[in-house]
Amino acid sequence: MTISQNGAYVRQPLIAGNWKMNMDHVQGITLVQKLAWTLKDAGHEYDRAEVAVFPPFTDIRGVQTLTLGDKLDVVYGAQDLSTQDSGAYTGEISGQFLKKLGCTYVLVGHSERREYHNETNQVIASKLAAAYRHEITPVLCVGEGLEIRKAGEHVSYTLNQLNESLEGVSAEQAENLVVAYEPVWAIGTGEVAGPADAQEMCAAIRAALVERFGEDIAQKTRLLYGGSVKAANAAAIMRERDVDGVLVGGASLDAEEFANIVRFEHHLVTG
Ligand SMILES: O=C[C@H](O)COP(=O)(O)O
Repeated sequence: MTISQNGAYVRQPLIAGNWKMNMDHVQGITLVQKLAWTLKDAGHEYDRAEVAVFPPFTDIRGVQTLTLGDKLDVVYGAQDLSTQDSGAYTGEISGQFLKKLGCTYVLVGHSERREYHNETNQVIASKLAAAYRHEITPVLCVGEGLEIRKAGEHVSYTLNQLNESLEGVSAEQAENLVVAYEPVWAIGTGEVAGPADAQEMCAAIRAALVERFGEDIAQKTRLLYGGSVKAANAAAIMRERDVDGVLVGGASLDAEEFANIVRFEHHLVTG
């Protein structure tokens, strides 16, 4: 949601938890329940920061039932989707099914999909098209590996990933887009990119979006940082001008830790 005040764009922060291949459907319901209770006890106002979780496919129905039944403000999404809508595609999950399960978002092009499933920018472009066909907001993941970073080619590499993945996405579709910058060398390593690194890349991504879709859409698009985000480092990263949220892996599996990341503003003050 973007509120334009006196011509300035105010982007609602998005704090997203990617559970990856963790939490069965019972554990998943428990985690969401504990997260919601922790945030309620802390008086969290969801318009200050949107909260999304990305459970494994097997958990989504349970999360839907819980969030609807208890009227929780936590939204959710899937970690991937098929390029196809239906048919003889064993093991694939259609965006149509995810929409029916109430998914607000879907991760597309996560580095672990790119690496372990050989997803090219072209495949990811097709997955973006599938997300838009089913009116699910894609969270497009981009980011460089360590060798590219060491060579100082991280900006050009990441922007190439972005532009090739966005091939075929219209300006109208891009009204519903989130981009997550996740340097591969910071994922799961405990080595978080510094706030300046996150800002450098998010500013470059925003400039590329201006070029592709125009100023208005680019300024409305939320840009996330992902890679070893913890409660201890989230506030400094969120303080950066072009960083509008975080995509959290390991730390999202602990309700207290993730709730502290959601409430980064309070650490901003005390940080
Ligand atoms: O999707 C989340 C990113 O891969 C970051 O994971 P991490 O927080 O465990 O480093």
